[in-house]
Amino acid sequence: MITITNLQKSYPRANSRGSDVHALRGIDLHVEEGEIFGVVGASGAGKSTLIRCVNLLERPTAGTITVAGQNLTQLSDGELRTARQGIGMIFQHFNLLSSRTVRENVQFGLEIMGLKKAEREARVTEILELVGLSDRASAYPSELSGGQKQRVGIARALAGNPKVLLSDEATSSLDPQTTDSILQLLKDLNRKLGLTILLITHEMEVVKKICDSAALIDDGRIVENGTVIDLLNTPKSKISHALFPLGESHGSPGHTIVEMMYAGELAERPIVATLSREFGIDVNILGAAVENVGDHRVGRMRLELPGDRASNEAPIARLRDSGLFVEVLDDVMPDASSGVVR
Ligand SMILES: Nc1ncnc2c1ncn2[C@@H]1O[C@H](COP(=O)(O)OP(=O)(O)OP(=O)(O)O)[C@@H](O)[C@H]1O
Repeated sequence: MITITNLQKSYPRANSRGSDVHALRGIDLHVEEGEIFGVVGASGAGKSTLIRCVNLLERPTAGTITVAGQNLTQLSDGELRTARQGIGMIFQHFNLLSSRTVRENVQFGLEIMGLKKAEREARVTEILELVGLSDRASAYPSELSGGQKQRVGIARALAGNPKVLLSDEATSSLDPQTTDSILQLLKDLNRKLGLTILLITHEMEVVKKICDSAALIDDGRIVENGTVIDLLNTPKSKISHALFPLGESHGSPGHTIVEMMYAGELAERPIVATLSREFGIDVNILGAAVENVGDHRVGRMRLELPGDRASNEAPIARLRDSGLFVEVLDDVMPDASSGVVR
């Protein structure tokens, strides 16, 4: 649904001295139709620039953006305006018109699209129902809670029936409970409407709760990218570590440290007890976490096995044979969450 190729964006320095700021240094990204794709990264990594380039709110310096088969970078201004009707966007601070009611805010874009009054009325009624705001149609933004304001933002973004929704830190100014309800709404809309969602966030909870795929951006480059389940099955993935912070725990000399990820029914099995019994070894658990990620129950565990790596080949093979993704660590990675989120 979205293909980004070699996307580059540079800004001139404010004082016009020194080299340009290279916010994006050649981004390649592919978002499948119907998926929720999250881009995470530390402050200043280039997230906002990236999402603003997708609908060309920000003109890329180089590269192409294709949405629903259309290369946006080659369109005339008029063609781009039409193409943007297929791409909704929601914002951290909602960007509602304070002098218009909820209904009028949602209707605004439909007026610009040239829909007749009766069609607009019908569409707004339908979309307010979809986001759970039918009873607040006549309220003004100042009379709404943060979560309700974001529901209006979502309704406005979806009024024109877009295929794609871009979300720029949409839950970052909401409390945890309200965040959950907005994430649930986005997931429902994704399922009900087949809506493709590309979001940027600094909250790993967002990735954990609703994303099918994720990418990590660092200094204008994508450094990790994949489905969330594949990333979780890559023990050295920074995203995986940030989703499952096990903390720093160093093993003792003469021991082997292994880290493993497991999903589904494997999460329920007594892995450590079985290993100890079968091989007659004392297995030390250095860290463990079991969580729900999207629709999956997944776990991550760091174990210390007595003896060097060569003497642990058999237990490690046994873990792998039982379907676990196992990585033998040279040294324990520091908790990577600080490199992922601000
Ligand atoms: N309009 C601009 N003019 C000059 N430099 C800019 C502009 N917008 C962004 N930058 C620079 O580009 C880089 C990437 O910024 P961007 O806002 O995309 O990062 P971010 O990951 O969204 O950060 P945050 O999470 O703090 O919002 C930063 O170095 C930033 O200072």
